[in-house]
Amino acid sequence: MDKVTNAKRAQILTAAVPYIKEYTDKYVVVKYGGNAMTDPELKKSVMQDLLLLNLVGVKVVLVHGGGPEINSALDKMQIESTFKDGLRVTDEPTMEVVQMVLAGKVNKGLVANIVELGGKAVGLCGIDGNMIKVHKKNADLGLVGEIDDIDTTLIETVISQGYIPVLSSIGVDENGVAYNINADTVAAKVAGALQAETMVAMTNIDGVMRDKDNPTSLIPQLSVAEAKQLKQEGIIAGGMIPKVDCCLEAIEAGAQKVFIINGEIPHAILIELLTNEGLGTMFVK
Ligand SMILES: Nc1ncnc2c1ncn2[C@@H]1O[C@H](COP(=O)(O)OP(=O)(O)O)[C@@H](O)[C@H]1O
Ligand SMILES: CC(=O)N[C@@H](CCC(=O)OP(=O)(O)O)C(=O)O
Repeated sequence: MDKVTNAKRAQILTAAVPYIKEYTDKYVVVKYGGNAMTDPELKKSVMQDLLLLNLVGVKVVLVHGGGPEINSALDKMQIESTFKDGLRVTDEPTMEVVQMVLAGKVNKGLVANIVELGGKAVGLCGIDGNMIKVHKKNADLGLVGEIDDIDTTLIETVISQGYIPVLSSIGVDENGVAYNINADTVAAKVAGALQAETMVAMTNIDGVMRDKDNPTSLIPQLSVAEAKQLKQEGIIAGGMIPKVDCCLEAIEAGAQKVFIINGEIPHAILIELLTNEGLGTMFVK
């Protein structure tokens, strides 16, 4: 591979300046989770990219998932994982594990990655500061929360001190009971509450495809109306439905652009936000 010369580096950085300006002082909510988060080296590289965005003045908020990690912890404890419409049926023992894994292992692991890279990060879940208030979504799902309100005070405060807030998708009801929430949903609601410029959902597929098994069928841009049409046609299916719904929710809440990108592509978020090479699917009004 060609050696990157200083001249080439300068050229790359100069080309990024107008894009950096577009996001400086704006909230960018990043959802990171699922299978894109299982490789430790890739995870560090994503944290490095987020730190870079934070250092150039972008108000980065990281919302993480951890479905595969929860599954493996439940397996070890011989607790069965059950899903309905993509949501984990969460009884009390399952909720204990969800909280241990998300707010403990995964959250502190991501914070440690950023700290190791020389950055500042604070790990929070929706219980902290009574940030994500929920009620029970429905009796069949157990302790799965429907979000009523997000108080962004804590997020804004830590960002004003230079920290990257790292949020786990756990909420709390009026009795102090903890609830499990899908991380894409939390990202979209946080983006809405912060009036974020952008939300980026990092997953392990390139974006929305016309044919999900054909990588050349990626759809680079979708309006809200076009996305709704593709859902009706059944082209957007399975796990992509709730993800696209969250993207549309963020757009309808005021985000200018929302992206689904493949977090397994090295530096995908920098390429998507700071260059003119679109990688994934961009949603616009
Ligand atoms: N039109 C489509 N384009 C891309 N992926 C699709 C489409 N329809 C269904 N899918 C499926 O949705 C999956 C993404 O959702 P999911 O696995 O739940 O993501 P994550 O684990 O990152 O939250 C893809 O791996 C793919 O199998
Ligand atoms: C209610 C519900 O399903 N919560 C999710 C929360 C984690 C998540 O969303 O993780 P990914 O983004 O990695 O899928 C769960 O228990 O798996």
